[in-house]
Amino acid sequence: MGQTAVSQAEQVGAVTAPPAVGSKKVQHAPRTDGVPPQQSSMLGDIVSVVVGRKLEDIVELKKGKPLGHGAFGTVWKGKFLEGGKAVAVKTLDKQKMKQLKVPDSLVMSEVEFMGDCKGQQWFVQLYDFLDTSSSFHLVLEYCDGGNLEDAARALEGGFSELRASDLMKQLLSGISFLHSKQICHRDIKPQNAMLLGHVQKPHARLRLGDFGIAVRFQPGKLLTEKLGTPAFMAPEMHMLPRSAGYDSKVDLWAAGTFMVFLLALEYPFVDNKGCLLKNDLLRGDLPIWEGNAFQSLFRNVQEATGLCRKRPSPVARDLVRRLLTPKRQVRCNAKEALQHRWITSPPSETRADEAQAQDAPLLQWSDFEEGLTGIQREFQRAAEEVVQAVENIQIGSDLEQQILLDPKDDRLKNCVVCFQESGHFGFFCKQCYHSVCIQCLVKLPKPECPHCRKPASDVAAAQHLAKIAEAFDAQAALQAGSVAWKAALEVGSNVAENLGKVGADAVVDIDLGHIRPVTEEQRKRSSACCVCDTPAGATNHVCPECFASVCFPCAKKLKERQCPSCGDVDHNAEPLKHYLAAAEAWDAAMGLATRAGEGVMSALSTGAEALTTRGAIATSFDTTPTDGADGGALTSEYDQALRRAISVQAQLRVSHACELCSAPSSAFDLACGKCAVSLCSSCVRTRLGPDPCCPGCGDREVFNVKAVQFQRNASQISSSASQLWDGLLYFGQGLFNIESTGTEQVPAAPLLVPGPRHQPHSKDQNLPRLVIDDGEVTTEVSL
Ligand SMILES: Nc1ncnc2c1ncn2[C@@H]1O[C@H](COP(=O)(O)OP(=O)(O)OP(=O)(O)O)[C@@H](O)[C@H]1O
Repeated sequence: MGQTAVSQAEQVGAVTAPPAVGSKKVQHAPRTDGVPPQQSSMLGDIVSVVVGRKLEDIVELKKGKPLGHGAFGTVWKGKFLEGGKAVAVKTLDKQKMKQLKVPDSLVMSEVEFMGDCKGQQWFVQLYDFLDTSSSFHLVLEYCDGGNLEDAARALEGGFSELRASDLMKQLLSGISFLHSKQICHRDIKPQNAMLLGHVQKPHARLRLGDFGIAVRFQPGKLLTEKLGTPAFMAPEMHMLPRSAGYDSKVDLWAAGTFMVFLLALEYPFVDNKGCLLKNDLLRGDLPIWEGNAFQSLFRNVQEATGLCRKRPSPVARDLVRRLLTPKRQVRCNAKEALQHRWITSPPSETRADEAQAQDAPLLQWSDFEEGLTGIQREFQRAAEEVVQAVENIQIGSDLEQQILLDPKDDRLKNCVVCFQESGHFGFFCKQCYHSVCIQCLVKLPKPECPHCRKPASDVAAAQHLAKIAEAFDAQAALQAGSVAWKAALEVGSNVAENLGKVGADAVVDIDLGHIRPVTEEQRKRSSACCVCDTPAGATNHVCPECFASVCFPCAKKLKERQCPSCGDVDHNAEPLKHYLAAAEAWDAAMGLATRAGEGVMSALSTGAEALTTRGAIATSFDTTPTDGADGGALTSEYDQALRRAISVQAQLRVSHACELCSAPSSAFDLACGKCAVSLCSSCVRTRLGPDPCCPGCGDREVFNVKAVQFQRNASQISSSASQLWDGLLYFGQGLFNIESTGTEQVPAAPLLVPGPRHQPHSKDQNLPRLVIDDGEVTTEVSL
C-alpha cells in the first residue's frame, strides 16, 4: 500500500465490496512493444484463462526488495523472459484474500476494467493475468517513477504550478476517458497514480491504476455503496446512506483533493499528523455541511498544511473550488475541468501572478458556503419529508439499502466478534458487511462496527433492542411460535386493515381471535383484568385454562409465568413469555422513536411547528384518533396489538438473507414457518403479486394478502422510526454534549437528552449512550 494508508479495517472495508460488474468474461490488457510473441494468445480482447501456466515461464522476477506491498500481496519488478521488457508483477495471495474475505471476483473485475483501458496512455497497462492455485498474478507495465505520492514527497519544495497542471491534465484526461466508458474509479488518489519517468521531468507520464473498487455506472442512476479512501471521498459518499447516492462526480472531488496535494503536498482533509480530520469531516457521519465544523476544518487545514504560505494562483484556487464543490450537481465534470484555464494555460514557472495571490489561501470558507447551504437545504427538505411520511405512515419504501451479498457469505453468517453464528437479530454493518450476534452486540463498548469501526447510530438502537431480544430464547420462541404467530398475524392483519383509516378518525378494531370465550361465564372472566379489575383490552393475556384476563402492567409484576387466577403454569408460561416480550419490544421501539422524534423536534429550527404537531411516531400513536366512547382503551388495544405482533415477528428466526434479492434479513422480513424462507420488506412490496405465497414452498399460511399488508405497514413504521432517529443525529446538534479539544471533538457525555415530554422507560437507564466517537475507523492514516 502506499503511504497514506487508511487503517486495515478501512482498507478491507474499501476493497471487500461486492464486485460491481457480474460475471463478464475477463478481458485482458493490450499487447505492447516488448511483449513476447507467445503471449499474444492471451492478450486478445477477451480470453479464457489458460490453465497450468506458471509465472516463471513468462517472467523473471527481480530478487530483493519488492516495489511495494498492497493489502493482499506484493508488487515485484521483473522482465519478460522473451523481449526483456521490464514489468511489475502484482501477486495477490489467495489465502490472504480468503482470510480478508475478499472474493476472487474482485480481482476479475479489476482485470476487466484494466482491459477496458488497454492502449490508453492514461492507465497502467495490464500485459498478462495468471490465475494459479495459490495466487493471482497481474503482469503490469513497469512504472519506473513509482507512485505519485512517494515521488512527490521525495521532492524538495514540491511542484511548480506548471508541473502540477500537467499532472492534473493527465489525471483528468484519464478520468474523462473512464467516465466516457461509464466507469467510475472511486479510488482516485496520488498513491494510485503511477509515473513513467521522473516526476519533475516534463515528459513524465502519469498512469492511473488500481481498479480494485471501480464500478460501471448507468448515467442517471445513482450508486449507493460507500467505498473508497475516506480522505478522498466526496460529501455525497460520506453522507451515505442518508444521501440519495453518488455518481461519477465523486472522482472529480477526489481529483480536487489530488490537486490540493500537488500544490501543497498535503491533503485538505488530513491534518499535519496524517489523521483524517474525522471529527470535523465525519462528525455523525455527516460532516461538512454543518457550517461551523466545516469552517473550523478549513482553518485547521490551512494551519496544518501551510496552505496560506503556498499562495497558489487565483486560477488554481478557482479550479480547486470547482472540483471541491460540495454539491455534485454543480461540481464540474472531467471535460469541463480539462477546459479550465489552469489546465489550458497554466501559470508559468516564474509564478508571475504570485503577488496577486497574496493572502489568498487555496481554500476559502466562502467558496464553499453556497454549496453547503444548498446541501443543508436538501436536508431540511428531507427531514420535512420524513415528517410528512410519518404522518401518513408511508415512509421507508425506497430507503432500504440493497446489499447484494451471497447469503452464504461468512460475514453474514458468523459474528465477527465471537465467530459463532450471527443469528438473525444482530447488527449488520453496511460498510464492511460484517455481522455481530446479539450476545456480542450488547457488549460492544462503543456504538460502532467492531470490525471496521464505522460509527453507526443503529448500533446503539440495535443494542437496545438486542437487550430485549436477549431476554428470551429465539429458538424456543420459534418452536412455540406457530400459535403465537398465527395470532400475531391475525392481530397484524386487523391492525393493517385499520392502520390506513387511523388518520381518518377510524376506530381501531382489533380482534385477537385466538382465545375466544364461549360461555357467558368465560366472557365475564375475561372482560376485566383479574388482578386490578381494569376493563380488559383486546390484547390482555387470557388464560387458556380458566379464561381469566390479565393486563400488561399486572402481567409484568407476576413473579412466575402462571395464570394469576387459577395458577396454571403449563398453558400460560409460554404465551406469557411472548406477551411480556412483545410489550417490552414495543416499549423499546417506542422509546427509540420518541427520542428520535424529540431530537428532530428540538433541533430543527424551521419546520418546528410541523414537527411538534406530528412529532415522532410515538406521538402519532399517542394521538391515535378514537371514537370518543372507549377511546383510551382502543388506543391501548391498538398499541398492545402492535406490540405483540411486532415482537412475535421479531423473534422469528429467518434465513440470513432475502430469498429473492439476497439482502440481509431484518426483523421485518416475512418468514415462512414451514420452509424458513424469508423475504425482505422491499421484495414483499414489489415482488409478491396479488396472490402471495411463499416463494420457497408455495405455502400461504404466512404469505397471504393480510400478512403482506401488515408486514408493509410494520416495516414502514420501523423505517419511520429509524429515519427519525437519523434525523436526530443530523439535526439534533443541541442534543449532543460535545467538548472541543483542538481539532478533536470529543463527546464528553454524548447522550441524547430526553425532551420535556419524554417519560423515560425504566429500561432507558440501561441504554447504551450514543457516542459520536473520534473513531479510529478512518483515522489511522500514516504519512
Ligand atoms: N506498475 C507498477 N510499477 C511500479 N511500481 C508499482 C506498480 N504497481 C504498483 N507498484 C508499487 O507497489 C505499491 C503497491 O501497489 P498496490 O497496487 O498493490 O498497492 P495499493 O494500491 O496500496 O494496494 P491495494 O491494491 O491493496 O489497495 C505501489 O504503491 C507502488 O509503489
